[in-house]
Parts: sequence; structure tokens; C-alpha cells
Amino acid sequence: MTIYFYKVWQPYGCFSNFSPHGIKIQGTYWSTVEHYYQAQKFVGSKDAAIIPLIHQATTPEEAAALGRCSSRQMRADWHQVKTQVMREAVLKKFLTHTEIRDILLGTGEELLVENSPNDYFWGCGINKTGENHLGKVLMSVREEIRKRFSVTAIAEKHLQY
Ligand SMILES: Nc1c(N[C@@H]2O[C@H](COP(=O)(O)O)[C@@H](O)[C@H]2O)[nH]c(=O)[nH]c1=O
Repeated sequence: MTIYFYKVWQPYGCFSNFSPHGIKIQGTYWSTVEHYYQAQKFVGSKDAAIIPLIHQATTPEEAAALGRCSSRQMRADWHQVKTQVMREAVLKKFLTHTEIRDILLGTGEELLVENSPNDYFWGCGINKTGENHLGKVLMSVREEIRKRFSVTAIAEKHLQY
């Protein structure tokens, strides 16, 4: 059964990048994945001064609004790197917060889909034909965490003997 998620207050809301689960990346703490993701759009661009404002935004909605402002110039390579940026942040989120890690692992092999009505890249869009890259990132993170944990469990078992 496909698992759809979108808003934080809906089922599986912890899969949303707007969920209140902070991450620390390269020594900097970000209140949500969305704050981090939006800020990365401007790394090395002439509008990099927006980064601290995104960092300090009081809500992920505010961070997203700042990052989506079309009059600002994003880094030239954004479309090449954005999926990797997102994966790094989402992986960090689920490695940091055990309670939501268990929810992610508990989805087994189900298909995860960001049910965004207007985003055909990260989500599935209103007609469900979108590319669903956030769902794909989450499924890839689920797989990676499972692998990491099984390696740790095997190593711990060996240490017992
Ligand atoms: N969850 C969620 C959204 N979806 C998120 O928006 C981000 C994409 O932003 P951009 O690349 O600027 O279009 C990405 O993190 C995607 O998961 N958007 C919203 O306005 N509200 C929301 O509750």
C-alpha cells in the first residue's frame, strides 16, 4: 500500500521537510531540513547574504518563502546538486531522531510519496504523475539506515565472542 504524506499534521507528517526535527551539518544547527535545503540554494551565489536570514527564520514556511524569492540568484549548479543536498539532510534527520527513524523503518518496503498538489519534482503533483524525488530520497535513506544498522549489529555480535 502506498504511503502518502505531505503536511506535518497529517499521517506520516514526520516525513515532511517541514517537521520540527533539527539537524547539525558541518557544525551548524538548522531547525528543519527545509531551512537547510532552502539556504543551500544560495551557497556561493551573489545573494549568499540571504543564508543567515533563512537560518534564523522562525518557521520552515518562512525559510521556504525566503528561499523561493525569484528576484534572488541561486547558485548556478543548484539543479545538479539539489537532490544530493536533500538526501544528505534527510539522512541526517533520520540518523539524529530515533523516534522518527523507527517510523521510517516501520514502513517496510512500502512506496513513499510526497502528496504535494503543486510540486511535480519533489512530490507527485495533483494528478499523481510527478517525479516524487522526496519519496525516493526517503526510500533510499530507509535502505541506507537499514544497511548501516545491520552492519553495526553484526559487528556487535562479533565483539561478544
Ligand atoms: N511539505 C511542504 C512543501 N514541500 C517541500 O517544499 C520543498 C521544495 O521547495 P522548492 O524547491 O523551493 O520548490 C521541498 O522540501 C518539498 O518537500 N512545500 C510547502 O509549501 N509546504 C509544505 O508543507
